Amino acid sequence: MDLSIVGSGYVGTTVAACFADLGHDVVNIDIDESVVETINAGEAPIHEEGLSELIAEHAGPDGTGRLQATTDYAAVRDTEVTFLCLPTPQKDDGSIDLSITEAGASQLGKTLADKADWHTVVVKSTVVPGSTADAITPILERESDKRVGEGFGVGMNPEFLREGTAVHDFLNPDKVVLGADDDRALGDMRDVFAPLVEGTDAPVVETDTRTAEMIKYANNGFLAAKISLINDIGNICKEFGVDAYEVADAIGLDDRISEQFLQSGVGWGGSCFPKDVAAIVAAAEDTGYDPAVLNAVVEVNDRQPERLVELLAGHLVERRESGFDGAEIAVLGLAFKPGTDDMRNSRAIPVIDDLQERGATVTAYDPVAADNAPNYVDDVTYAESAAAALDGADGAVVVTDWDEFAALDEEFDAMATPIVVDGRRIVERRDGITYEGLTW
Ligand SMILES: NC(=O)c1ccc[n+]([C@@H]2O[C@H](COP(=O)([O-])OP(=O)(O)OC[C@H]3O[C@@H](n4cnc5c(N)ncnc54)[C@H](O)[C@@H]3O)[C@@H](O)[C@H]2O)c1
Ligand SMILES: O=c1ccn([C@@H]2O[C@H](COP(=O)(O)OP(=O)(O)O[C@H]3O[C@H](CO)[C@@H](O)[C@H](O)[C@H]3O)[C@@H](O)[C@H]2O)c(=O)[nH]1
Repeated sequence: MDLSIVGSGYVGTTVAACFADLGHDVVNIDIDESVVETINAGEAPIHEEGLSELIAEHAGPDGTGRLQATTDYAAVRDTEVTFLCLPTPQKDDGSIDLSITEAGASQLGKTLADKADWHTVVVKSTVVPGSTADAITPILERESDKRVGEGFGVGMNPEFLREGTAVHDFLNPDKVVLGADDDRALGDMRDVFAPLVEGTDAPVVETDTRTAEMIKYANNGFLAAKISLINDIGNICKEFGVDAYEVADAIGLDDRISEQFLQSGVGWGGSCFPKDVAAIVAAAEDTGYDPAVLNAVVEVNDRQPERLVELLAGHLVERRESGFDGAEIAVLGLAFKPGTDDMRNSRAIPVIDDLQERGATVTAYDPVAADNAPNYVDDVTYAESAAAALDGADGAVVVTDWDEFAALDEEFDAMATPIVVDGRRIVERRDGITYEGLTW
C-alpha cells in the first residue's frame, strides 16, 4: 500500500522505516528540512537500534527505495492512508496540548481537498479520549470540505513502542489496537497492518476511536504506576535494610504481578509517561473525577531524584566538611533510559539541578546523550568516558542503566572520595568504594 507518515520523530521515523520494511511504499513528511535530508541521504535522524540499517536499506539518495521523505504535504495525495505521528506535549497545567497535531491535521485537510479518491487518516499520536472525533476530525472536514465517512475515514491506532527498542517493539508488538468509527477506515487499517499481524500473530484489538485513545493512557498509567509502586515499596525496603530487588524477584514470580517493570530506583522519565500521566489526570479532573492513585504515582516519582541526592549528601558530609559546597560530582548517565539519546524528562535533570543548587559542580558522562544534554541542563562538564568523569570526583551518582556501567571497577579508584550512589542497580558493589543503592 502507499502510506504517508506525518511527523518524522521517534515514532514517525520508526513507523515509516518499519512499514517500508514490511513492503509498503512510504513517504515521511516533516517540517524539519534537516530530518528530511537525513532520511533521504539514507541515514537515521535519531539514535534507535536497528533504525539506521532499515533506513539505509529502504531510503537513499537515488530515490528508488520504498521510503522517501519530504517537507511537502502534497505527497499525501499519492498515498491511501496517512498516519499522524505528531507531538502531543503538555501545557503548563499538565493538560494535553493538541495544537501541533491540530496544525498538522489542518495542513493534511487542505491537501485532501484536492484528492478525488477516498483517504484514511489514522491518528497515531497519544491523544486524550474524544480528541480524534471531536478535535481532529472536524479540522479535517473543515479544511478538506469533505465529510468523514464519505470523502475520507478516520482511525486511531495508539503506539506502544519503547525508545531504545523502538524497531524491535514495532515489529514484535504485544498487541495492535485499531480504533475506528467507520468500517471503511477500519478496513484500510487492517490492510496496512496485515503484513505485521500475519508475520507475528499479534492479537488485534478492534474498537472505536475513543476507546483506542483510552487504552493508550491506561497502558502508560498502569506501567508508570507499577514503577512508582515498586519505588514506594523499595523506599520502605531501604528503611528496613531489605533489598528491594530480592523482593521484586520473588513477587515477579507471581504471574499476576510479572517480573517486568519492577526495577526500582530513581524513577520514570521520558517523553511519554510524565506527559501522558499528567494529561489523563488533567482530563479526568476536567470531568470532575479525582484520580487519586495516578496523582500518588506522580508524587512518588517526583521524590526519587531528591532521595538519591540525599543519600549522597549523607555520605559526603562524613568525608568533606563543606559537604556539597565545591564538591565535584560525577553523574553517570543522562538519557532517560539506556539505548536512546532522548533526555526529555530524564531523571538526570532534577538530579543535576539539585546537585548544583547544593553547590556541587557536575561532570557527566553518557555514551550517546551528551550532545543533546545542553538543551536540558546548564553548567555541566561533559566527560568522554565514565572513567574520565570519575577521575578526581568527590562522589558519583548513577542515573541511567547503560550496560557499560556494570563493567566499571578500577575506574572508581581514581575518585577523590569513592562514594557511589546507584539509582539504577547497575554498578557492582565492590571493596574500596562506599556503595549505596537507592532502594537496596
Ligand atoms: N516517543 C515515543 O516513544 C512514543 C511512543 C508511543 C507514542 N508516542 C506518541 O507519538 C507522538 C509523537 O511522538 P514523538 O516522540 O515521535 O515526537 P517527536 O517530537 O520525536 O517528533 C515529532 C516530529 O514532528 C515534526 N512536526 C512538527 N510539526 C509538524 C507538522 N505540522 N507537520 C509535519 N511534521 C511536523 C517535528 O519536526 C518532529 O520531527 C506523541 O503523541 C507521543 O506521545 C511516542
Ligand atoms: O522497571 C522499570 C522500567 C522502566 N523504568 C523507567 O521508566 C521510564 C520509561 O521506560 P520505558 O517504558 O522502557 O521507555 P519509554 O520509551 O518511555 O516507553 C513507554 O512510553 C512509550 C510512549 O508512550 C510507550 O509506547 C511504551 O509502551 C512505554 O513503555 C524510563 O525512565 C525507565 O528508566 C524504571 O524506572 N523501572
